Amino acid sequence: MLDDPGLLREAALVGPRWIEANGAGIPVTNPSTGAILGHVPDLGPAEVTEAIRAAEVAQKAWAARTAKERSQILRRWFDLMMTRQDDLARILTAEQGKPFPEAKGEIAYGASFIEWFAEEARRAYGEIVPGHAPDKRILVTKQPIGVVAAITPWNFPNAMITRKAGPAFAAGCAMVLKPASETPFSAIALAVLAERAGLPAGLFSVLTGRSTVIGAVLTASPVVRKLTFTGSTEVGAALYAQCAPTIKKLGLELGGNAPFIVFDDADLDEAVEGALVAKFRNNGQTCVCANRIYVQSGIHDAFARRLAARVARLKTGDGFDVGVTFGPLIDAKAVAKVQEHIEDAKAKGAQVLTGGAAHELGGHFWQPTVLTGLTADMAITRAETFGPVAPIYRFETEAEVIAAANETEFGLASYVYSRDLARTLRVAEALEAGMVGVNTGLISTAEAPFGGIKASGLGREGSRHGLDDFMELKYICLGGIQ
Ligand SMILES: NC(=O)c1ccc[n+]([C@@H]2O[C@H](COP(=O)([O-])OP(=O)(O)OC[C@H]3O[C@@H](n4cnc5c(N)ncnc54)[C@H](O)[C@@H]3O)[C@@H](O)[C@H]2O)c1
Ligand SMILES: O=C[C@H](O)CS(=O)(=O)O
Repeated sequence: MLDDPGLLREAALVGPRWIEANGAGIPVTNPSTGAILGHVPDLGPAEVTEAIRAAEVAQKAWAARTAKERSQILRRWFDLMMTRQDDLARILTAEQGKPFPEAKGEIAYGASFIEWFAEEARRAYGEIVPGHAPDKRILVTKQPIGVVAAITPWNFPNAMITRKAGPAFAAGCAMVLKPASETPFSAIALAVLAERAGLPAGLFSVLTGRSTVIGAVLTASPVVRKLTFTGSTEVGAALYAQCAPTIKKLGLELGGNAPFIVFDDADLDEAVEGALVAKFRNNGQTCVCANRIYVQSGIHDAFARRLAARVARLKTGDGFDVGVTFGPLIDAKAVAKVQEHIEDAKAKGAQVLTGGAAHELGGHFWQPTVLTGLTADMAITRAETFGPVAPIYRFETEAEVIAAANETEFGLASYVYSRDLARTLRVAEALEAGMVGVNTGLISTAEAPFGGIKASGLGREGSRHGLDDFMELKYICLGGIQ
């Protein structure tokens, strides 16, 4: 099924060496069919330690190369990813389920981080600061943090890795990666291409196995100077604590509960299309999904009808089937959470405009759902659904909706639709979130700083700021200059 079969390896990369699964280890299944795609090794603490040691050695030589040399290798990696975009997307759809066109989009998005940081690699500028004494000069330089551990989620099995690997390698760091057990083959394919691009042996390891076993060694190692984690807030908090004894630098991209606010003066068609992408991209399995849709009274009924009608026309099915918009959810646990949120909302008075039940395809498929009559006491209001359910809340005033939108522990993404410039700026400034989409439901791009506040995490990925998160400032004071 692949043009380049060498990209699908049932193996893990431990420093410079590949360890084959040989038909044993952890099975990887297709969430659409339940079929076993292959196996990856179940590595233990010894292999994790071996990978960290290899990274420590390789990182020093990598940091000693010029920024231009690092940039050129990253650019070759980008070119190889785009040349093999279809194969990488086929692997991604098979193990994560998203429709093939959407998977191709993720590959281009993921590759854009490698492209962007291939360019940023050559712009880690330092400073010379006016001295505090006649005989002193102040230099401020930037140096790579060193060995970085990365732990990534299943929902974007390519882009969540490259959004970390791009800046890490551009800065001169090494990376020991543990991808999600559900989607390891996308990570392994990235490592195959990285080798072909000329990334030095040992600089990039991809470890597969039990997350707690691998995570325990990565977080405890004093050689690992940064942990960059993308996943749930619950796990992120646990890893934060595990890193405390070795005072690691942390990058945490965690959970969300994004409000999507539509005022009466919004363009109705644009707001419906924006809600469609902000809510239903990746079948609702993104951290920046619109988890609560607040619509002002004057436009509420028209908006709800149009969104429900739009959603009802879209196709659910296997990601490889033509015309499919919604693939499967990742697993049975995800289906159960979606069902629990819908049943709780209905029990507390919500109405189903479309969907609301398991899809006739069975398995991990769910009918895309639109609900109205939502209230603050419902489970769906407080927790991230991570599925194809659009809950619509009615509101009257700007002050009321800002208070409701901010009534959450999370602060990742948020969205506001209005044609009143003053209002959009007032609301954007008042929302407690790291990112605000104004009259758009799609905000993620390599050029912009991605990240959240409160329980949604620490740090930023992408943009020129993303490189600094993998570097340390060093202050050099030159004295005795008479
Ligand atoms: N902020 C972002 O950029 C972003 C992006 C994608 C997903 N997410 C969040 O991730 C969650 C969904 O992804 P998920 O289900 O993979 O999250 P998860 O937290 O269950 O798992 C994330 C990663 O952590 C690993 N892991 C789990 N427990 C661990 C432990 N005790 N020690 C070490 N590693 C451990 C998993 O194997 C996986 O690789 C959602 O909450 C979503 O909002 C956030
Ligand atoms: O799930 C969260 C990812 O960050 C998705 S994206 O970056 O918005 O595509």
